[in-house]
Amino acid sequence: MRASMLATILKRSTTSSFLLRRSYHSSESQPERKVTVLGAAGGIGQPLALLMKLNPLVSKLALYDIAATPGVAADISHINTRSLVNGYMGDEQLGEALEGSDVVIIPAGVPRKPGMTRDDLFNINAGIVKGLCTAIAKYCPNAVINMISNPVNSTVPIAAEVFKKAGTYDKKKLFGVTTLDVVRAKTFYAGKVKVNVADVDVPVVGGHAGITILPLFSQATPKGSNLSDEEITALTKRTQDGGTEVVNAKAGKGSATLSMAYAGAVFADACLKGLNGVPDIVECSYVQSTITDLPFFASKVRLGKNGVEEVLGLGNLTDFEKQGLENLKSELKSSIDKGIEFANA
Ligand SMILES: NC(=O)c1ccc[n+]([C@@H]2O[C@H](COP(=O)([O-])OP(=O)(O)OC[C@H]3O[C@@H](n4cnc5c(N)ncnc54)[C@H](O)[C@@H]3O)[C@@H](O)[C@H]2O)c1
Ligand SMILES: O=C(O)C[C@H](O)C(=O)O
Repeated sequence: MRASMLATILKRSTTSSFLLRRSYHSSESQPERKVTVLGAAGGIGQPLALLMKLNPLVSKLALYDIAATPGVAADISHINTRSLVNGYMGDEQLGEALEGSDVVIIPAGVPRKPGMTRDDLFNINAGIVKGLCTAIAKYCPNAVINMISNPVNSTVPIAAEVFKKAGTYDKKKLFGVTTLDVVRAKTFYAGKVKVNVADVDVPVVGGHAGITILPLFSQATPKGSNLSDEEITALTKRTQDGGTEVVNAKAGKGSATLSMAYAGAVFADACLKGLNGVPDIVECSYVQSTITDLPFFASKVRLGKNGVEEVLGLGNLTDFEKQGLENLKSELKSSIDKGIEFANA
């Protein structure tokens, strides 16, 4: 696809603003920023690496995987945009991939197949995340972490524990990426109430699995046609089951990759803007939080030069949303506890 055609398609979305700059070859002076993608040869990793290569805020792009990275890096490196691309493969090159990174994006790990829950990925992905975070603590302890690997509800607490043990934990710099839930909620809402999807905002709070995903459609903007209780229930369920919808449609060939790459690129762009001091950058993310009695919780957060600048509250909830919040707490708590226990075993 030609770059001009891609730009035309992406111009329809306000959230892809990083792709809308005058050109991908921006000569505007921007700070040097290194972004590392761990799992860069995978289903998410490859399109995410492409989108990060199109982001003029990135000056160095390090692509790391345990397999096939040289080919992916060589391919992407030919795109005539700002960042210099390097590929790294295998344990011995992980340190170099991470050194000096400002933002580390982690889509490394196995995806679901039909019939599996995200928690069924724990046994494999928990170890992968623990290993990668141990290396992050050593080679780029100040980096902002964007955790994509599932189960996010547990992998973020695992990362926190690894960093605490290493003495490098900064609660402001650890993010579980829940942007895909927001992307889905916006799409489904816009389709239902017949408003321009590019204008839509819908907060999604809680966590990133089943009922722990809680879209707050009462706070969705702009208001379109009135939604009945049944319609809100259906929109909520479709958002909660969005990942499973894709897993089933792919019928054993993995889970969401392209929409996730888009969501991951949007969130990483927001983190970079925050680091660069752009004001009022707000996204939903799963972070260390005190807005409920759970130690990690997804809500709107304001991003700044040090990562999380402010964890924003939940706003007014309807009775339906209050019930959803109560219903998700025990599952989210046990996923958090499972992650903490694993990391400390
Ligand atoms: N947060 C979200 O919203 C969200 C959305 C979609 C998928 N996911 C999760 O993202 C993960 C990746 O999904 P995918 O479809 O890209 O899977 P994939 O199997 O296509 O790719 C994963 C990649 O990770 C690599 N990898 C494995 N162990 C590694 C290690 N130790 N270091 C570096 N790389 C390693 C593999 O070689 C592979 O290239 C899964 O856990 C999936 O559930 C999360
Ligand atoms: O559903 C999955 O397993 C992948 C991801 O978490 C998603 O929401 O698409």
